[in-house]
Amino acid sequence: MPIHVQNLTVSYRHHPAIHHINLQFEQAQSYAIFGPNGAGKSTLLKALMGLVKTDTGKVTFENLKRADIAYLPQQSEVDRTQPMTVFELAAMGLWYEIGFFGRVTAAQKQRVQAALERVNLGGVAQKNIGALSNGQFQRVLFARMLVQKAQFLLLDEPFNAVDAATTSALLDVLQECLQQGKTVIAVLHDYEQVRANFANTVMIAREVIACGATTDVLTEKNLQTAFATLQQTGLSNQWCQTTPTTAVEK
Ligand SMILES: Nc1ncnc2c1ncn2[C@@H]1O[C@H](COP(=O)(O)OP(=O)(O)OP(=O)(O)O)[C@@H](O)[C@H]1O
Repeated sequence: MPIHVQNLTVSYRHHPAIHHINLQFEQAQSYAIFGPNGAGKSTLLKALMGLVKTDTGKVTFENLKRADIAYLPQQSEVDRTQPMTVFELAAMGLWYEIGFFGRVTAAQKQRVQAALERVNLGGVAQKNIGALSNGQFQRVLFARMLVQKAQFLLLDEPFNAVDAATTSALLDVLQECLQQGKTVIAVLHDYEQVRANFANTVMIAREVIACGATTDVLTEKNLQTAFATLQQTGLSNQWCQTTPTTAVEK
């Protein structure tokens, strides 16, 4: 059940954030999306999720339903001010099963509680999310993802501003997901973290610089190429010739 990305371009005010990207994500694989700041990593994930308008190309999901894909945005994009308990936030992973107004069954409640216990938050299910640390909040978002039972997990900088113990615990959760045949696609900045935990890497700098086994892709040469490519396209300030007038803005 792979995801195909063909000739994908996404622009903000005519400036391409990602440019004619071709990729394929296979099942039961781990992929790190790596590249300099502003390389288009978050935009790529958003495009996979259909959260930004594409200027060229398309994303095709083979035999996948929307519920098969879970997305964990950057913490900075998540509203933590809503009056909601830990349990209620994790239970949002049931959305595709029950919608807004559906009743949560006893079995589903158990599933939510089990997911919270998996991330060591079983004891704080009734706590308000506003009272959580960054690490605890990220654990709840992981629990929500587990509840969804998605096949493809898309994570945008999941360990940013998260303590080391939580990072290690959540990396274990991702390993378990991989063993269950799920696919993990994560935007990451930590070179060593990628090497230790992700078999494949996609290095981008608006365009794909390299893609394949992490040991082949995460090289000094590719990193230099990525920085140079981004700097060159940034400095030249070229506008995408293939983008129509429908600029994308968040
Ligand atoms: N909503 C937006 N409006 C205008 N420009 C945007 C918007 N979102 C992103 N951009 C620009 O698009 C480019 C790619 O941004 P994106 O966030 O996808 O990169 P990134 O690789 O995830 O960066 P970082 O590592 O800093 O998070 C950047 O130049 C950024 O400034």
